[in-house]
Amino acid sequence: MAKTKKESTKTAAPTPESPTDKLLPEIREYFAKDLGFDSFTPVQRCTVKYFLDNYDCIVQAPTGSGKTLAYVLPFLHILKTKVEEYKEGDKPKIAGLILVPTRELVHQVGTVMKAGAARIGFELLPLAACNTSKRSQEEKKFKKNCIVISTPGRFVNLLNKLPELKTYLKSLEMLIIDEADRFVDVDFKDQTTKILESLPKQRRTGLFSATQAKEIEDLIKFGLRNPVRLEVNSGTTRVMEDIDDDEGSAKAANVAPASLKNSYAIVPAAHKLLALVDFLKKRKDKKVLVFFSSRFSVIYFERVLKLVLGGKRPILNLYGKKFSRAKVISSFGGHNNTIMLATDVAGRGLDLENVDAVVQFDIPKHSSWFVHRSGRAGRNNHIGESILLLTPAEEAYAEFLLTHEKVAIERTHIFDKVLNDANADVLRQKITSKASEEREFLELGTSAFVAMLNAYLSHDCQIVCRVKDLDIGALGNAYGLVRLPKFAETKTANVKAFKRVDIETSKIPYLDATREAERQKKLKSQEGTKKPRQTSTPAGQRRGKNVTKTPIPDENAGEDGSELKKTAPKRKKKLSEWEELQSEDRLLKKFKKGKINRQEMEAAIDDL
Ligand SMILES: Nc1ncnc2c1ncn2[C@@H]1O[C@H](COP(=O)(O)OP(=O)(O)OP(=O)(O)O)[C@@H](O)[C@H]1O
Repeated sequence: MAKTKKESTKTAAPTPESPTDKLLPEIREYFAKDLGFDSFTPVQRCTVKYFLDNYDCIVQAPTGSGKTLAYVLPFLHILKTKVEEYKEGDKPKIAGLILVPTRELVHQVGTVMKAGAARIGFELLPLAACNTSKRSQEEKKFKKNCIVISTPGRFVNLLNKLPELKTYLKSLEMLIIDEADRFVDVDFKDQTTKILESLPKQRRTGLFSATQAKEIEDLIKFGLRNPVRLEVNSGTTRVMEDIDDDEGSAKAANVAPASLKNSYAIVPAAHKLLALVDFLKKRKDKKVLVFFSSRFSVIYFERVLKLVLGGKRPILNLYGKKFSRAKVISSFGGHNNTIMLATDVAGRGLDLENVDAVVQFDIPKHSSWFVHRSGRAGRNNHIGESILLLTPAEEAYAEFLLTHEKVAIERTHIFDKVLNDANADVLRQKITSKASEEREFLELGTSAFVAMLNAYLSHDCQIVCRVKDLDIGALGNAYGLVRLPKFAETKTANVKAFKRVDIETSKIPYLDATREAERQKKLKSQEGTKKPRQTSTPAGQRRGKNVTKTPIPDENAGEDGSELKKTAPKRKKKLSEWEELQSEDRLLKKFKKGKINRQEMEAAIDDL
């Protein structure tokens, strides 16, 4: 392809005067004294140089390589040089805007920046919580010299509520979009476009991520001036001033940090849980993060693992209410052997303390998320490992990752000699016995299984991983199901291996006496009118339904802190996580049927 602009590819070499020497004393003090760091990471040196030389930067660097400070340092430096301009006039002015995809990241970036913003005399405004406050209250937050950190949803709500925000944005000097490739996904695209349209063209912009997406070009079109693409991997830095160069960007691989060992294992479907349990037991002193494709799975497997591993080792779930997630994240740091179960809410950007290992129990919805999930381990030179569990039907996924994401992962054989049918069956029986005694547990298992299949139908590599190829019967055994839920796919699917437990499921009680009494009352009222249901399928996930039509809560619903309108009735009693999840499921159905809008759904979910 013809080059229209200069392109250079360089290997970073130490220069006599490091670019970071140019940082203002306040910024250097913040770095050394407030944060306690004594040397800059390669991506930090590189971005400081190019931002200070007045470039707009599109930066790709591995997970955990220090990208947050790679934008925070030049961001604060540049704003400090303009601080006098912000003192003029009496109207609020937003000097810098940082957009991140989740509330957890708003909080995380806000924590990192706090001392730095104070040193340069700027007001830091992390817009994290969902917001129902009045216009006047919102307005008061803005000062003459403020830096805003927000999710796109929250910021768009603010733009709608406060039209004068556009005036405040007129003096915007710096825009950073962190996890930039996430912003071109359908669920963020419209919000991102709306925000970009409200910003002045004369500004410095930085787009940061560990992975790149072709569609990121759409973001680049929005007013990047003098842009440069920086790809910083262990030891090398590629600098491309020709950002339109397809060949250049195609060459870039999503390189994992050198401290991270990335692998996949092929395990028979019926042994999948056994493999996870074996992995966890052999790392009894390690901090492990396990990813599932749905929140139902997170809650179910938390209970399963507590049952199987015993009570001593802390097992946390990161499904919980948005407000309590920060607590879960901080308690994950507390013990060295904690296991945390999570969905993709924890997949991007979260700087969890010293994660030793990541297990991907289910493949991610988007293959580009693989790098972000596995990158929660092996951060900042901490040795880590990441393993993806694939069944034989999914073996081609590793090849798919290489072709589509340029991620090379090696096959590991750690489970080859340790897993067997007999042990898998012992595990299955332990779980089915529990499910045979406790209705809530039984229903959770079914819901987790249905949610997993639903997620499977919507992931982005249907070419190689299809539901029809899954050994659904064997997977049902791995989940410890008493009954296999019926849905369209099971008519043609391979379910022969499933071991049905000989028990009348309608007789399995809820342990909660009130709930059980309600169920019994309902059963009584149905007597004579219709046969009691034998199913273990909970409300909202009735038998015989096509699994594709079974709604599961959107894993990202409300993650971005969009404004919420309070419409739900006041909560009468404290709901269990499971009841909350069921209520969310019902609200999502209403939303899908158009009975409530997204904001009403999110408000009601927050009210649960
Ligand atoms: N100069 C430095 N010296 C030592 N540690 C650093 C330095 N810069 C950042 N870190 C630490 O490295 C860790 C990872 O940093 P950060 O979260 O910015 O990574 P990242 O590249 O943004 O990762 P991701 O792509 O997953 O979002 C953090 O714990 C941070 O405190």
